[in-house]
Amino acid sequence: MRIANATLADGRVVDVRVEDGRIAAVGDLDPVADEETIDADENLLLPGAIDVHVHFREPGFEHKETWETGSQSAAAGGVTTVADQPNTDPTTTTGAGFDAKADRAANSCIDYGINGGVTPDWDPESLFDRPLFALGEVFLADSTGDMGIDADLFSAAAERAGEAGVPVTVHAEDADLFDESAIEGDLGGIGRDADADAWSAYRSAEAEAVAVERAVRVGGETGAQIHIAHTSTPEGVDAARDGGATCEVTPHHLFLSRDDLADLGTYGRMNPPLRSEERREAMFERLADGRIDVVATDHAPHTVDEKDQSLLDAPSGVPGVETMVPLLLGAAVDGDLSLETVRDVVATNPADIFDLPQKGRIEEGADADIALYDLDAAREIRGDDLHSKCGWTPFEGFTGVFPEWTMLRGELVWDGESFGDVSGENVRA
Ligand SMILES: NC(=O)N[C@@H](CC(=O)O)C(=O)O
Ligand SMILES: [Zn+2]
Ligand SMILES: [Zn+2]
Repeated sequence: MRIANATLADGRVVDVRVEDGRIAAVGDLDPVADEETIDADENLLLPGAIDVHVHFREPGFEHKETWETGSQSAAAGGVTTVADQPNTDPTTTTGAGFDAKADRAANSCIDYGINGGVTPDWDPESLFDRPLFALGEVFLADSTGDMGIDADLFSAAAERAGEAGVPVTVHAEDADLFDESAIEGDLGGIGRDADADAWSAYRSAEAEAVAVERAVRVGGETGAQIHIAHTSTPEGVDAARDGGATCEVTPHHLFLSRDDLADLGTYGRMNPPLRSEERREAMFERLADGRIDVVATDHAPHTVDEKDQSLLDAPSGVPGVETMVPLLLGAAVDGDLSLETVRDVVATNPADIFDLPQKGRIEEGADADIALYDLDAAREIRGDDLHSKCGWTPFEGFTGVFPEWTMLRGELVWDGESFGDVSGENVRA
């Protein structure tokens, strides 16, 4: 197959030949006999995005998401590889837990990695025997699933991962610095009427910076490769960089702030929480100038019924895997980001950090994981149009550029209207 007249993120207009699931050539390519040609019409061709932080909820919470619905949502958003987090039921903290998830992940229509988690009753022996994508997210404070661990266990786990050469991804918040007084008293009504700003005051910005500092210190002591998950503050990003760690930022911390919580209520409750508009702008600045390595979604679907509770009863987390690339491209169209930055933070950098040399690039020899975007076709994001089982988005009404189609290893997994019969594979297996 030849994809003709595709514009790459760097502005070059090229032809791309796909053979046996791989990119066979990039350049000015003459058609060969009987070759199928797709005319890209000078639209933007990006490497399939690698979302290193999703919660596809299966096994255990299939009412929120499954590997089938989560992976379809990803494909419809230009994502062709995901890494799934361990707070499922059973947790992915033992070899058996890993195997139970691997069984379900076989239903994924895109490629995937499976992370191993850490709890006091984990079984590192059997867990490290499995092909882990990373150890993580290691919860330094409780979040959905209550998997927070203490400092000693974190150090021991990092040591173990360092020996195994497995990267460690860290949920960096320090519960000792949470402000309990912020969630006492009147917290408003249910769902959108809840006072979710109290959640942001409770899980303070300082709690993140201190936890990031501890995580990078432990990385230095143990030799483990540390990657900070969902960094929500400029202080957290700077501390990660200064300490030699990589970091990721979510779309919600780039496009939403505490100012949005009056509308979102519990639909804007997540960990770490939304921050001030000033901090959001500082995050966007770090994204635009290359100080943020990765954008990853922390896709954490919960149902509308679950969110329609009081602030303290509603679970933390928002969906995002389908809207990540669309939102970033929307920002690029507005002139706020370069297309090369978008490509780097969603594809090339995660491939480099997590050692996926076959992914994240449009180059000869790479997997033909690619998506085509018409930058003139930005449209309104609507929860009803998305494919996650949860059926809502915190980005309702925002503008995004969705893929015309998405290909996994040379096969159309999303043609803009429907999903192909494509099977994802474990990228570490
Ligand atoms: N981010 C969240 O608020 N929730 C995540 C867990 C997590 O990533 O901390 C979830 O699994 O729901
Ligand atoms: Zn987390
Ligand atoms: Zn998470």
